[in-house]
Amino acid sequence: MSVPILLVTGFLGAGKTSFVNRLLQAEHGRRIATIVNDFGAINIDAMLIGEADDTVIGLKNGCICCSLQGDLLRTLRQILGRPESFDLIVVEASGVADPAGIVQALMDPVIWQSAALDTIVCVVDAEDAGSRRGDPLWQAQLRQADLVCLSKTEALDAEAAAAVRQLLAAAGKTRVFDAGDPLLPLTAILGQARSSRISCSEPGSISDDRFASLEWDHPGSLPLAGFQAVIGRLSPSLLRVKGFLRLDEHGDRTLVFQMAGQRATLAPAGTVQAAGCRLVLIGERDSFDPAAARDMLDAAARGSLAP
Ligand SMILES: Nc1nc2c(ncn2[C@@H]2O[C@H](COP(=O)(O)OP(=O)(O)OP(=O)(O)O)[C@@H](O)[C@H]2O)c(=O)[nH]1
Repeated sequence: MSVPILLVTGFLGAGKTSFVNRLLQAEHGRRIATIVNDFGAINIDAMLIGEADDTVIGLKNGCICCSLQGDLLRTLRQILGRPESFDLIVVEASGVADPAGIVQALMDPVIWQSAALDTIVCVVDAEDAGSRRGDPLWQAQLRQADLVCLSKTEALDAEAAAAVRQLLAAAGKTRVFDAGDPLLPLTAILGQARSSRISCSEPGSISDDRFASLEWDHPGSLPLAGFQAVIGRLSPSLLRVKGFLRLDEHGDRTLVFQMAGQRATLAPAGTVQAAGCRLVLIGERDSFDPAAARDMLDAAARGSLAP
């Protein structure tokens, strides 16, 4: 019998990993294998999800919609070749992925017999939807979705929430659920594919060349004020920052730093222990300069960031 694949897509920082984590932790009695793609060279999402499940495989340093299509198929073959059987395979795309390229890869006739794409969920950041609506990648991700999962709805008033739903409806998306809905059963998510899936198998038209990323590894800690100063200076050119931090002020505790849209958070890393700092910073290639960002972070770590 063929194992269903649930593909989770959505823009950088939309809330895909949070959605997948909730899915893995819910009581549905299914054995789930998860493939997580991070655009950067550090598989932070797999580490964050790895806390919850030991059947998580990370694909990093590229995008499964284009440069890593072959790795995606190889990983699926590995999962299907394991002695234990799975009831579901969840594939979390990177935030820069055009789902059309992933659908095309999954149409591989041999894989399809054993693991067939079931449903595509696009996670949409409700706070960000209005400003992101003209973005061709955001539109491509939405277009391919069978279901939309709205994240970050809790701070929206009724009028703003209605405006987001209207925007989605105008894009033909009426099957919309709230990411935080604790009652949403997996059975309501699966089996939602449009009958026209086959027509979506054209190659993806959006390339990840548009984005540049920096992977910053630092063996020690750095001062909070220096780190805040760097993030503050770079923030106009950044779309996403995530990773593990050690701060001088927090001794040997590992912290998770997340920046998506206008929000930045710093929280304890749970069971993940990083020896130093491991950060991924992503921005548009024409405005984000990874080399300059690296110099600034190095200077902050040395305590010599220019004022
Ligand atoms: N307030 C709020 N924050 C959320 C929600 N969903 C996700 N976040 C936060 O948004 C940030 C990004 O969430 P992720 O789940 O890592 O987003 P992602 O789409 O996997 O990110 P990339 O894989 O880097 O593209 C994190 O700080 C999350 O805690 C939500 O529903 N409400």
